[in-house]
Amino acid sequence: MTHVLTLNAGSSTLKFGLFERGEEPSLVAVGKVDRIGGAAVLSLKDQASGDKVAKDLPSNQAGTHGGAVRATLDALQSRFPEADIGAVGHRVVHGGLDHADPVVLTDDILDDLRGLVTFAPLHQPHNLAGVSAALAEFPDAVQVACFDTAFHRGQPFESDAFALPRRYYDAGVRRYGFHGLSYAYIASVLKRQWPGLHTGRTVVAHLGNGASMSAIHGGRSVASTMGFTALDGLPMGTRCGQVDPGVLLYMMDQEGLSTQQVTNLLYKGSGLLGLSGISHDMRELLASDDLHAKQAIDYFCARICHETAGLAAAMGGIDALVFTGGIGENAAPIRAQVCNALGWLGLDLDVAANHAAATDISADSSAIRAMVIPTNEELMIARAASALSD
Ligand SMILES: Nc1ncnc2c1ncn2[C@@H]1O[C@H](COP(=O)(O)OP(=O)(O)O)[C@@H](O)[C@H]1O
Ligand SMILES: CC(=O)OP(=O)(O)O
Ligand SMILES: [Mg+2]
Repeated sequence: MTHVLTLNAGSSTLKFGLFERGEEPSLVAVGKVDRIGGAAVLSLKDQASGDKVAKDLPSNQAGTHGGAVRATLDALQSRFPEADIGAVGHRVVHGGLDHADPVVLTDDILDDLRGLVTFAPLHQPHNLAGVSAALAEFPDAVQVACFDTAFHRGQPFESDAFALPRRYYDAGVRRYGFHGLSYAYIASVLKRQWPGLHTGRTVVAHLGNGASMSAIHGGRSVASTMGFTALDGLPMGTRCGQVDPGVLLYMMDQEGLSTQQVTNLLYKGSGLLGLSGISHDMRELLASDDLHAKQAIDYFCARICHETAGLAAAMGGIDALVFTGGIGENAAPIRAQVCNALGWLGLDLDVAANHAAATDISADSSAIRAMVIPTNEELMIARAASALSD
């Protein structure tokens, strides 16, 4: 039996999965390295035995995504020495204009993807570092890239364009949207379990350290909150979300900030961290009684409500609101604040179901469904890597 390894590098995490290859890949183990750059911890769950292990990474591995990949490979090889890795599937955040589907990586494609690093500085370099490590470790395995942008590529012009001179659109300055593997997974769950919602109008809120929302109509993405980069839309752990471009002119003209300083400020010093001055982590903000923590949460929830209305407008209405991602799946107070503020849409929260993180958290009386569906980007990557390495 050959296996598929999946690598999913986020801004501060590396998530991974080991699957038996097949039309529907079967999970052998799943895990992640958390808090890369700080006190990094690797956790792994063996699916067959249910065993969970967690290990602090030594300082030479904790600081970088490269170290996290090394630690992941070591952990998997020592626990599953018989695993025969025939394919490695990589989440690659930016696929640019050319990629609407997963691809087998070649040197030429890798060159193209390196050209997109400046448009996804928190992700693309780490995604490509994972490819280099996997190529060195498994030279005979097929390397497959799965793009966060791919699911959104069929959006209509008005969701895809900025109102800039036409040459920018032609040059690829477009609203790509991200978290597409997560949205594609949610769409696949709706299709299998709620065909009525699958054919209908769903707003999905992927709320993690990176956060975005998407309007999915009949299983296809018609609009999303992230744009040319993963900065736009909702405020995130450390990213700003929507901001008047005039503010960037102010920073450069009045404050004299360099491109690098503005980049750092928008990607690493803004969002929940910038507003609260306390943390990028929603758990810490929810536990805090500081006014600035409350204001950061209020801003986050208000933007989710604002975007829900905009995305519903793109579909001519809304049948369901789905929460997913680390915050969407785990933070009942955030779901409650959003759902209560969307009462005007006819959304009626079932308080007990929300507290229990039930799948359907809307009351029977609700005009639209509110749901919690855990995402599974790893499975989407494993499916594509299995199919392309057959
Ligand atoms: N129980 C919880 N309550 C509130 N927030 C949570 C909880 N568990 C996780 N989170 C939030 O989820 C975020 C991470 O989400 P995740 O989707 O794993 O992130 P990433 O974008 O790195 O993939 C963390 O920043 C944390 O704030
Ligand atoms: C695109 C993006 O923001 O990804 P993540 O949530 O993994 O940081
Ligand atoms: Mg993520």
